[in-house]
Amino acid sequence: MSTYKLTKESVLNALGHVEEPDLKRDLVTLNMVKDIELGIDQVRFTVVLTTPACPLKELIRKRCVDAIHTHIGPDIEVIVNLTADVSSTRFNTPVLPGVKNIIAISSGKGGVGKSTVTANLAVALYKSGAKVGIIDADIFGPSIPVMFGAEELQPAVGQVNGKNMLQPIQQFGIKLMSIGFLTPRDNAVVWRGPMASQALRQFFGDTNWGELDYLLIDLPPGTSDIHLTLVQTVPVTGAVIVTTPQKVALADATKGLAMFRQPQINVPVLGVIENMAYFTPAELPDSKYYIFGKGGGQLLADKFDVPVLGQIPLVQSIREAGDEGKPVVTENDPVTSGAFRSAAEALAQQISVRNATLDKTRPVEIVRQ
Ligand SMILES: Nc1ncnc2c1ncn2[C@@H]1O[C@H](COP(=O)(O)OP(=O)(O)OP(=O)(O)O)[C@@H](O)[C@H]1O
Repeated sequence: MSTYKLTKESVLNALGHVEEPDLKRDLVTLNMVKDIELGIDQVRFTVVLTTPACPLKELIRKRCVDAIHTHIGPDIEVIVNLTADVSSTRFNTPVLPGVKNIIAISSGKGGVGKSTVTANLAVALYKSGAKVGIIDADIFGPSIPVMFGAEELQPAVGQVNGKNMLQPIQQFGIKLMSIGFLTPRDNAVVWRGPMASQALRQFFGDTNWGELDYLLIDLPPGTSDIHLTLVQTVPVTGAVIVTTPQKVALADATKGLAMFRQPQINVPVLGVIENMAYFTPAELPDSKYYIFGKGGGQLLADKFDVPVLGQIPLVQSIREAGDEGKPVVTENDPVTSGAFRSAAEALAQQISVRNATLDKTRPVEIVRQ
């Protein structure tokens, strides 16, 4: 015979004791508990997370079960259904109306693997259940078409509300747009700065992105007009800095990160991803050789008080996969996919925290002196 009282109120009361570990408030206050159904000695409910890539899913599920057992009764069968509705605090602009979060992926210098990281983060987020797109804003050296095996593809043009719009290319579940899809291959297109900025604006305004949880922007290395065009055209949720561990790379990454922090730009920096953090040979998957030095990404992160979102090993298969046009995360190798998946989860987590704690993002107004 049960002695507890199993009602919707007692369930909500119990779940009011479960804190969302990142957002530091309880699930009921955060309005994350839905569809409570009661049976005999059984309760079933849905917890709506702020991202499907939440790394704390299982912890939250366990805390829900424990709370019901502690506050109502130890013998109740608890069935927790976890779903996600990705959070957004975007200022409503006519550009990209269906895109919840716009994430700038930036690096201080070229060749640190920014495009590789962007491509693999995107696929990892998609595999978690999110709707994801990439804009290749590296107008002067686009590499996204190669990395997604899409060099031969060209975007279709379709009518949306009477306006001609480019249809993004879709590969491995990711919507893509790049200047590489629009200019002839092997043709050296020489762009003036304003032309490049105009091309980027078209990727935002004249492309039919539809609904996306995360739109990743693969920026050119360093700081440029393209960065300014980005922050002026759309409200950027946050920026990620990709660096390698060497001192020379870190010096440039510091400048790149500081740019987002400038008062007139003021884009939240979500964290640092250290690429090529260590070398792992294929035949020794448990070995780590810190050939570019150790802890550089952490130093940068500490300096700006932001988290390290991930450390990606230098692995031959990552380069091969990029060249073959199939991001390595599409394979299920534990070393490479695991590193990108945990970086993607940490990024999604930081976006959720940012959306819960900081003001809405607006496009930046930069006054030229
Ligand atoms: N972790 C890694 N392990 C092995 N190879 C990698 C790794 N990350 C990137 N690479 C390789 O390094 C090269 C440069 O990477 P990528 O094009 O992503 O850099 P980038 O920073 O976007 O460069 P840029 O912006 O200058 O075009 C590519 O050949 C890529 O496959």
